[in-house]
Amino acid sequence: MSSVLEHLLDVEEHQQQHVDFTKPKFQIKNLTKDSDDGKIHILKGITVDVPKGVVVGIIGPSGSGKSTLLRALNRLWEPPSSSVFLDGQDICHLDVLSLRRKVAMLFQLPALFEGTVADNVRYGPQLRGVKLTDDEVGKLLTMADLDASFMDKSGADLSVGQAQRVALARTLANSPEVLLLDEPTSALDPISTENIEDALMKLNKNKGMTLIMVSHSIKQIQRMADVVCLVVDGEIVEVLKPNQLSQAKHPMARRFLELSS
Ligand SMILES: Nc1ncnc2c1ncn2[C@@H]1O[C@H](COP(=O)(O)OP(=O)(O)OP(=O)(O)O)[C@@H](O)[C@H]1O
Repeated sequence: MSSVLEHLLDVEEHQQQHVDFTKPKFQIKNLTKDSDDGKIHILKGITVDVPKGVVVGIIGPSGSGKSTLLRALNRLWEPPSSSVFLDGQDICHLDVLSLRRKVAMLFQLPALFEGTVADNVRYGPQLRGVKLTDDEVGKLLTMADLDASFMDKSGADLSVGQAQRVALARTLANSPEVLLLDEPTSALDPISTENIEDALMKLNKNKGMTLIMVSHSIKQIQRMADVVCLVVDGEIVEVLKPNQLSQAKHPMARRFLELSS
């Protein structure tokens, strides 16, 4: 099934928010994956265009292929060639490290490196021979909704919510254009969840960052997403506006939504 997102978006509203309808940020064409033993069809021909600057929510039952789909977009899983295009270029032909700087991933649990918060934030640029100043580190922490005074704290002394915001600041230090979010708040309390959601929405609204987010929280998807892809058994079975989820037609999607809300 080919999934078109544009018709669900309010063009006027989104043009003011950096959404570019003229060319997709990502084009996914017939993305297919079998398990290593060939017994399970994990992804069955996922086809969708993602405009620049939108927030796409991905929801669906456990094991339906959501994480696999996300991981294909920055080659944490290597997709077949000619199935994922970033700004019109086949991602299989891009340098993998520069791809991952442009298309960064935030995971469920933050894994900080040993050292201070500043060490963590400086890590990516340092690999490219760039040393961030304290001022720059502070600005990145602020963008991740964390006070700049956290800079000198040891990563080991932080709460999970604070560590997740440091992980976000570390990711932002590479100036990504797209953030892939794999249940980024599922390990966090409601206040930390709100902090991360606020930071992500500011990045989307103010900087036009494209967000593609897997979440098991329907409420979170409704707070954040412009458009929602329902994934069932390796396929996008429906795309809906967040306020239309109750109108899903696919029986498994309906059952999932009923049990989740
Ligand atoms: N390398 C692999 N080899 C075999 N099976 C795999 C592999 N990777 C994933 N799978 C299987 O593919 C299916 C989809 O996995 P995936 O993690 O993408 O699902 P998900 O929708 O993200 O699930 P959850 O919501 O539980 O995180 C699962 O049945 C998983 O066990």
